[in-house]
Amino acid sequence: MSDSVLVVDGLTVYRENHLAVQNVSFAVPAGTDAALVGPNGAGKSTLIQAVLGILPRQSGEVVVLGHSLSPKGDLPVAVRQHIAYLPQNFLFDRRIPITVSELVGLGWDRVGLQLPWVGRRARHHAVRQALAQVDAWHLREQLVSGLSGGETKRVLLAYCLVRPRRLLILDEAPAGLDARSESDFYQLLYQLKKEQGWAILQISHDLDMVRRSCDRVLCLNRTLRCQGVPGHALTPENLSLAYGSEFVRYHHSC
Ligand SMILES: Nc1ncnc2c1ncn2[C@@H]1O[C@H](COP(=O)(O)OP(=O)(O)OP(=O)(O)O)[C@@H](O)[C@H]1O
Repeated sequence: MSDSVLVVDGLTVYRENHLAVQNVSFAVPAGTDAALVGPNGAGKSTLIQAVLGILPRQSGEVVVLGHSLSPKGDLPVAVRQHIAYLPQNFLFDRRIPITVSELVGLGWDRVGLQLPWVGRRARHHAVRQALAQVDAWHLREQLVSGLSGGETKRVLLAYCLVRPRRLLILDEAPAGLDARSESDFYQLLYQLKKEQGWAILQISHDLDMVRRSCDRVLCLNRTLRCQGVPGHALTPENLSLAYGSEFVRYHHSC
């Protein structure tokens, strides 16, 4: 697909000796989002970490903006800077005295040598805008160590938004957000893809949300059990292939 931001072809990944992801292929075009669904342990986090080059892959190809991920998981810096990733858990040494605006500012900085006084105003503006987008500007002077779980999520999302990106990868991003923040969060994702053409790949356990708002769904249980538009892909037969027949019986009786 020529307009695809991300193309994954025949991806196979082992966790130690365990085959976690087997021969998975899909593409995410610009201006669309794809939800990765499947039961616990299905290989969803493994898949996205291999796509990001954090975990090594056994075989298969990952192409981002036309550039292949090297066998060691490297991409050209200019391509890497177009990717934002929000992990499931943010492991952070809480003794580090860094404020919210300092953390978000790190997302704006370019990799490599730079003069500290160049672009200060643009940096400040970008940080302010990103924090305002996630309703967290009031937290700017607070230490990251003192934030609640939901506030931390919003600040990390600002870190992803602080510069224009082409690909956003989210691992259960709304977990920990309250109902209003979650709704704002999905509204923001919608704007990023529709107005700025971002491609979004997100792991989700919320099948109702996926049905309502995602362009495509990838149903994983080690291999891809189905993929397509949610209305076609999330049939009881396909869900039972991914989750087992008990799940479907329960889901339909609710
Ligand atoms: N660090 C690890 N070392 C070895 N095996 C692992 C490791 N992390 C995960 N696994 C195994 O890899 C498989 C896939 O795990 P993964 O975390 O990718 O699943 P998931 O679909 O993201 O699950 P969940 O929905 O629970 O987050 C599981 O069998 C899991 O036990």
